[in-house]
Amino acid sequence: MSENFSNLAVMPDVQSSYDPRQIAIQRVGIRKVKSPLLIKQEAEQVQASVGEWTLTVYLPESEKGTHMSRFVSLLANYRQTAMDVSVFKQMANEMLTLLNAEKGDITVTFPYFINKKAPVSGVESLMDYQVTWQANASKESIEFVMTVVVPVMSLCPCSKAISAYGAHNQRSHITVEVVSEQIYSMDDVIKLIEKQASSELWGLLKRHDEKYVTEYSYDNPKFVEDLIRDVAVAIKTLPGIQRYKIEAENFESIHNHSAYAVIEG
Ligand SMILES: Nc1nc2c(ncn2[C@@H]2O[C@H](COP(=O)(O)OP(=O)(O)OP(=O)(O)O)[C@@H](O)[C@H]2O)c(=O)[nH]1
Repeated sequence: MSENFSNLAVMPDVQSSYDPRQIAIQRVGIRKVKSPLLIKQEAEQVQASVGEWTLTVYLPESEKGTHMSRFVSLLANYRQTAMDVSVFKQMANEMLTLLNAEKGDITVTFPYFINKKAPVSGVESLMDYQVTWQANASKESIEFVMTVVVPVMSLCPCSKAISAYGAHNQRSHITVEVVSEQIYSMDDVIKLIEKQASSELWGLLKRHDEKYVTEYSYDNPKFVEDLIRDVAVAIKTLPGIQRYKIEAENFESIHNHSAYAVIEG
């Protein structure tokens, strides 16, 4: 590229001009940006993932445009940094400074992997979970919101009660959004949610494990209502929890639609 960046000084900066319409914009920026992400884990381990990012700021009524290129530079600056919640909040703070903004939000959604042991054989495999971190920043404070999507199994109590043998069962997604001053371990929250299901899932199961999972889920039948209430009871035990939203979606195996429930607290 033969671009001479000194020419930038003589280029009109349209974004910085005055806007006569006098309408503020609550959020403007970039979204659906895929960028590598390093996640700091316990015991100083780092997990490599890929994030889908949204970065926005509040734009006052007098300003025509924001500085889109600066969001991308910010992302690039953090590409090699092992992220934890405090680094993520620091990134949100830096965005406000870089964009001269009063307020701004950063959201990143990424696959997070946990190494699990099968229940009988103990064979190890990875399970992936979708995690979202959101920082809602202002000059005074930063709110951190964590969302996890945990796939589990649910087995229908009605089907079990009325059938001579068997019971329909399906994969379910439990989505939990939590807001707290405290920083929760992603692994702990995911495990807490999994324990409420008819059965948790594993990436790899041998025949002994499969028998165990089949019988365990048969002994733990749950309607979508049971599932979501049990998750709510568990989530309420998290220390310092300020707000939560739980969704349970059962991808019914006897219907071509889902059973669905929401609890907010
Ligand atoms: N604000 C804004 N910029 C856009 C949009 N679409 C594309 N851009 C472009 O984003 C590019 C980068 O914008 P800036 O960050 O203001 O670029 P810059 O002026 O070179 O950089 P700074 O001096 O750091 O502000 C420009 O080429 C804009 O035209 C849009 O909808 N809004």
